[in-house]
Amino acid sequence: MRNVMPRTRLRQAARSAPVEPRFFSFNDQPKDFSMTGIRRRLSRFFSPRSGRSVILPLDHGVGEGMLPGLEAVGRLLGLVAGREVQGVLLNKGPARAHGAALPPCMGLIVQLSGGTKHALPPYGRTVVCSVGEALRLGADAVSLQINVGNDLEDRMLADFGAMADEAHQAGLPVLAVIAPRGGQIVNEMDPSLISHCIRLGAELGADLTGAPYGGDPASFAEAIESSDTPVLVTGGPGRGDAQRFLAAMEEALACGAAGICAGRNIFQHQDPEEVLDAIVNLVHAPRGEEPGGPGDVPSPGGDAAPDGDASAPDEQDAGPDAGA
Ligand SMILES: O=C(CO)COP(=O)(O)O
Ligand SMILES: N[C@@H](CC=O)C(=O)O
Repeated sequence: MRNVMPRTRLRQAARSAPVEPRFFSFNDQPKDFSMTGIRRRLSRFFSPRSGRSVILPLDHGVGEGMLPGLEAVGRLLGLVAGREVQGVLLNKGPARAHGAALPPCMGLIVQLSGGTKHALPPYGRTVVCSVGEALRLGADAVSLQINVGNDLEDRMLADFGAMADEAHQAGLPVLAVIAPRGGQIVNEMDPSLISHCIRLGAELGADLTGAPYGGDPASFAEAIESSDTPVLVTGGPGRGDAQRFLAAMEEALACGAAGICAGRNIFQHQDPEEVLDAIVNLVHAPRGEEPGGPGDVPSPGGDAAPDGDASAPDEQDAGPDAGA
């Protein structure tokens, strides 16, 4: 089944992307032996075949509790076996419980920050895991969530700075997942805010930045082009329409995103395997031979996300409709 993204938008995205799409091979970097550990670990998250990355984040249980679709993290981890997925993102509890059962080649990112949706305000994140514990759990990288545009932003930035420095000292790469979220933010998908998030990841020295795609190819491509840090596009709340989700992901990739780090739109779908297969196909399709559509996924009608948070954007506004 073909996607619903008008081909003209995809062409616009491709035109907005850098002329030379960046291929993320970490062998052509200048020799700096203090970076060897970080480079070796970072390269595990990029397919040598495509130079791109698929990460499955399953770290939503801290914020959301019993999120529909995320009841059995161990079972969901079975999804990555045998698929061209480069990594999973877990909180330390599931990493401890299931890390040993992960395929040996699977990159493990341990989430260092967390906060629940019941807090006042609900967008704060605090450090809940140390770099040392992540290393003991076999982490290949660590991650922190930074929500910008709120009264707790300065603390999240300070936490990121401190933890990133510590992780780098230990040779661990750092994924910054950055989203506009909080009191100062009117529209979490405002393209200029998303561009700022991408820029922020690069400025703060993240090794990977995760950010949502707001549906504006030109600004997304420009921010990616100006970022020294590879950008992974996040998925946002389960939208109940795999077609539109996949079309938006395809557009983000055409803008130069280095891969996809999407959770809810996969594990909340009634057929997570099918959506994950479609994601893998999109991300790892040979350059210049991107699939015409994102694979054969069930029609929107049979597709409702378990939590019903699925306000699909209309065709002209086919970018994700909610934050990471
Ligand atoms: O990176 C992410 C969570 O840590 C992104 O998850 P979603 O795709 O569910 O927004
Ligand atoms: N890392 C995310 C988890 C889910 O979206 C967050 O902290 O919000």
